[in-house]
Amino acid sequence: MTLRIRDLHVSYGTRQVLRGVDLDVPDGELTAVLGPNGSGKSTLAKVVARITPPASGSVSVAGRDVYALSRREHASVVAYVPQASAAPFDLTVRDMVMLGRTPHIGMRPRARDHRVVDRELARLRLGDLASRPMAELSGGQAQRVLVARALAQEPQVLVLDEPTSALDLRYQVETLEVVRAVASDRSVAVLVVIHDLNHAAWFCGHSALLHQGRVLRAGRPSETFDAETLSQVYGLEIDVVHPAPGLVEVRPRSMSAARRDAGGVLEPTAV
Ligand SMILES: Nc1ncnc2c1ncn2[C@@H]1O[C@H](COP(=O)(O)OP(=O)(O)OP(=O)(O)O)[C@@H](O)[C@H]1O
Repeated sequence: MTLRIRDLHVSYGTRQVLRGVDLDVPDGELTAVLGPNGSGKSTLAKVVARITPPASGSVSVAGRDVYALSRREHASVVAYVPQASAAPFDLTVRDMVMLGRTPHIGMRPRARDHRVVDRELARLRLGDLASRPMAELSGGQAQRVLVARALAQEPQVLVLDEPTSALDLRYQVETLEVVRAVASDRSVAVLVVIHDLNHAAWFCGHSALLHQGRVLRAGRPSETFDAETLSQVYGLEIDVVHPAPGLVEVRPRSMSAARRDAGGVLEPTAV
């Protein structure tokens, strides 16, 4: 178990946001952090990334307390992709991805650092943009650069806060597939904050549903997603269906009704 979170409490002033979160994030696959707006998902990600220190509790990677690591050690162990970030806009895409190598670089980048950067640029389909300034990128392109930078860091733990929120459907799928492949190939523990429950079910081997500052349900999405719990937590009638063994699909009930009425086929609507 690479990343272990125990009895985590976090407050902003007098507002308690996390009240005893326990979570194991296994390596080799993705663990989705789920929950409605304001439930503390980003806060949890920021605690692991050492941006928001907890009031109490522990976060450890392979048995080592992340808050006891030096800044450089932490950066070589944990990579973090924030929900939104102000990039240093005078950098090119390539320079930005090279920043991920910082914890590994001595005086200057070596041949291996350049190879890693090339590999991640290619993996995120950013090769053609490599010499473009960050300032010229679209929101989705910039988001893929941040993922590439985090992968170039070659961490043991990858923390992604809504990494596909600005991506079109193709890049959402491709990016999550890339992250899943890296997790599996390099035994990385991945904690991913994600809103799309179906993407969580599809790409993530594990999930944790945050509610009232705690993990209400944790486990395989196909085993832990249930209509009653999700409906209560999200405040919306939700159906959970199992199209095949091991698969799960989540639909807001109004959408399920629309699909039933349309015989399961969505027809184009004339305007
Ligand atoms: N820096 C801060 N100062 C004060 N309160 C904060 C701060 N950051 C977050 N909060 C509050 O903590 C709670 C949890 O916020 P957080 O961003 O962790 O939720 P979230 O689940 O990631 O939400 P979303 O799905 O909207 O991104 C919210 O009530 C939010 O207003």
